[in-house]
Amino acid sequence: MTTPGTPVAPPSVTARDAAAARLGQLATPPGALGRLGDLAVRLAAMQGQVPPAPVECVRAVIFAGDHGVSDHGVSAFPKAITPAMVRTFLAGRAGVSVLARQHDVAVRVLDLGVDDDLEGVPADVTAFKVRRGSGAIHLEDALTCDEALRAVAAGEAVAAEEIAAGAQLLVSGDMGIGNTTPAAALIAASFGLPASEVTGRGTGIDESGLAHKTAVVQQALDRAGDRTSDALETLTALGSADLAASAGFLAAAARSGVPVLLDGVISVAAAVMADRLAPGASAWFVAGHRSTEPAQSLALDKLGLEPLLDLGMRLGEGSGAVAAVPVVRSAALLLAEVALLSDLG
Ligand SMILES: Cc1cc2ncn([C@H]3O[C@H](COP(=O)(O)O)[C@@H](O)[C@H]3O)c2cc1C
Ligand SMILES: O=C(O)c1cccnc1
Repeated sequence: MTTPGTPVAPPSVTARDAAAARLGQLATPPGALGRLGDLAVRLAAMQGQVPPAPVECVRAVIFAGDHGVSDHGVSAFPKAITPAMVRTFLAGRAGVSVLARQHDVAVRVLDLGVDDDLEGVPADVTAFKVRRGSGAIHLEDALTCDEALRAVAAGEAVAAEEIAAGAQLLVSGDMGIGNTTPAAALIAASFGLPASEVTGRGTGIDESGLAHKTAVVQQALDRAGDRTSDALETLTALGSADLAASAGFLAAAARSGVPVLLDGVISVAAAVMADRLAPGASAWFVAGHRSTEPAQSLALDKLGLEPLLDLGMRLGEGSGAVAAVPVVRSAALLLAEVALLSDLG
């Protein structure tokens, strides 16, 4: 594993400036492409080339895992849904599968910590498994230190594989009943926020469920105490195998100079942890959409990222990010293909 804390090289300033200059010369009124123009400039900076190349190869990885807190009344659904959904991704029938087919995005699902042996699924799906279910974070650590390191390293290895397969843009997705609880806790711990500001309804818990979930998140934060000043300790105490792997995946993508499209609260919690493991990583992240989870919006603000879409989605799986893929592709093509004012004669 790369030493935590090693800073990430930023996208190219030269390409960014040249892309901004080209945007200003397009045969459009100044600023008429709005945030598509800003996105195109960021893409060019990340690719280090002007005009930017078309974003053809997009690859999503869904990190699946269970969470001990799911036995403690924090979700509207039972944890048996997690392995069932892993099989649904493999069958190409989940929400993200439909969007990914539509937008030509490759989807890979990996079991990092599902509390099930997933008998009969292809061996490569479970190849990176760290454990069956992560600890209930309000009562115990999610992981041992060794498991946290192994999970982060797994995510880094997966990013390297996806990049070797030609990914020009990566997406991190999630599957795991209860995972909005550790995601909220990681965001709260990273920004010093109370549970009351970060806790959301996840799959759709009612008012009393929300009050209980908020108390669970606060208990987890209190239990972790000042260990949260260290990124790996934070993942060990409050994360999970799947969240730690996602963080490693995102940090490695940034270190390799490959942009990532973020999804909802779980993907964004992993992005926050990636930026702590690899300071500056967030310069390589684009926010795909705004989820209804309060922690996601809070964290995007702190990372300085404005979501491309705001459709009221709260599915996870990488679905909001995959829905935003056409917007990213459009931005790159516009900056590459629109005539210049000087061509108009
Ligand atoms: C059928 C089904 C499919 C899903 N796909 C993603 N999630 C999402 O909801 C869960 C998180 O919400 P909470 O923390 O409230 O449990 C995760 O599994 C997440 O991936 C799903 C949830 C369900 C029920
Ligand atoms: O923000 C998300 O991605 C999300 C919200 C609720 C449940 N699962 C995921």
